[in-house]
Amino acid sequence: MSAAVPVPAPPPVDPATAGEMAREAAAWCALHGLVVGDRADPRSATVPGVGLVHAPFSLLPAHLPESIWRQACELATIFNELVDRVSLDGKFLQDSLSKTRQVDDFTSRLLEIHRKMMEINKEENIRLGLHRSDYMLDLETNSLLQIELNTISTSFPGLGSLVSDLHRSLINQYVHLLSLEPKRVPGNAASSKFAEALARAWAEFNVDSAVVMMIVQPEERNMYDQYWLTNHLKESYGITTIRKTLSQVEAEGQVLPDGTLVVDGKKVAVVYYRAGYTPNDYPSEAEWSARLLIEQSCAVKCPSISYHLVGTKKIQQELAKPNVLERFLENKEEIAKLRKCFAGLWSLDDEEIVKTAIEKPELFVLKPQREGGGNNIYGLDLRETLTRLQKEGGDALAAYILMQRIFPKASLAYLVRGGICHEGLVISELGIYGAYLRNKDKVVINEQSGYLMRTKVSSSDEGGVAAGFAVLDSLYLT
Ligand SMILES: N[C@H](CCC(=O)N[C@@H](CS)C(=O)NCCC(=O)O)C(=O)O
Ligand SMILES: [Mg+2]
Repeated sequence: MSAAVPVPAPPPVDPATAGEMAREAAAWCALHGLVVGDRADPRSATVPGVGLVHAPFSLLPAHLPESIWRQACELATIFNELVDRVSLDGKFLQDSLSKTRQVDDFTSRLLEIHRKMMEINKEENIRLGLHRSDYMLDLETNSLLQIELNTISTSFPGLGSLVSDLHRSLINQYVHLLSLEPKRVPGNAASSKFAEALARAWAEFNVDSAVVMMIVQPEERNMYDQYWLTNHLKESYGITTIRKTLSQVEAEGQVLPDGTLVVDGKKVAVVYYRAGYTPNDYPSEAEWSARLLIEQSCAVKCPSISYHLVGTKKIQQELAKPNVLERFLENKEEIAKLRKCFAGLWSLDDEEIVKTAIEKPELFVLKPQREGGGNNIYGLDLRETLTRLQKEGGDALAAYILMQRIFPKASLAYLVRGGICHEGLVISELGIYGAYLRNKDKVVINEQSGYLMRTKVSSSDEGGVAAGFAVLDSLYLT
């Protein structure tokens, strides 16, 4: 029996005032680079500075209890360390993904690169992780539950931190209308902290003429989120970033006998992936050979193939099994803190849970090993897919994991997209960024590096901003 759903309080301003605030806020976005490429302009994903529109945003910050905020922040350094420990256990990664490998070609290709690195005993002395752990606050149990841990191409460190500034500015400007305190919007330094971690990794590589290479998609409407990091690297550290697609790396790259990666004539210190996380990024063998070339080099990979695999949903589900965390972490309190935020996670070998999910599909999410939004399966689709996979039998089930569906509290909010302010019933997802940099046994950085709040209409299953379902939000601590 679910708790009586509380009637959401109306937003603190009337629609007319909200419209006026939205115009001020959209102007603020244009002035501060809180922008994305506009789908309406055919050049917006390929030509910088052309076809921009303000990033979709929530007019006022989402409320979150301060205790939940502190709990989420505290988990960041523990998850950072966990990723690094698990990444070193190649056998655990290969074994855990061995059945998925049989039925999921993309995961199989990643594992093949990982296996080749194990075969040559490839060691990554300098390891850089720029992660985001996503959570929802479950209404029924009032507990913070992890949706997933992203270890590759975590979006919005650049734009997300700007939304906190936007909201603080609006609260100040409309203080007479809103009884809100600007200081309750937590500072958000994701942009500068991620840039600092990239810069520190570059410094550990210790070749002054080397560059940071950002792996990007041929078309990218989220390029300004990426350029914020490029800008910090240049302005604050004098480090040059080059933008290359995987196919350009294949055409222009080589690994010297000493392991140095050279692309377009430039030595590469750090490879920062903002592509390569989805099968769509590997339309031909050229992209796969580029990924392998990069992995074989001594450049710092963010993420390495191992870090990438640790972030798969199958590994998330394996780590949630009893006694598995104990293989990687010693501190009992830290293990307990991680377990406390684990939602229900099952492989489809578990016939009981598959049966329950077919009976009550609304209580579950069916997840393939995919990133980038728009891949998860809900409701009647979930029932049909499970029933079909069961009939097919064999290992087809191993391509998926089942997860408990989390129901956060819905509230009324104003969302602004394309200059238009809409009122909607929304739910939010809190992402906490974590940066981890290690050089052999020296942990150079292990920190919580800001946050991302994404808010979407509660009727929408999927929650991606880039995928067009959610808006960028920030936090108001209550
Ligand atoms: N084009 C790429 C997009 C990269 C991407 O989709 N990243 C995933 C994690 S893998 C992610 O963070 N998704 C949540 C952000 C959202 O809501 O859209 C980029 O930004 O460089
Ligand atoms: Mg993800």
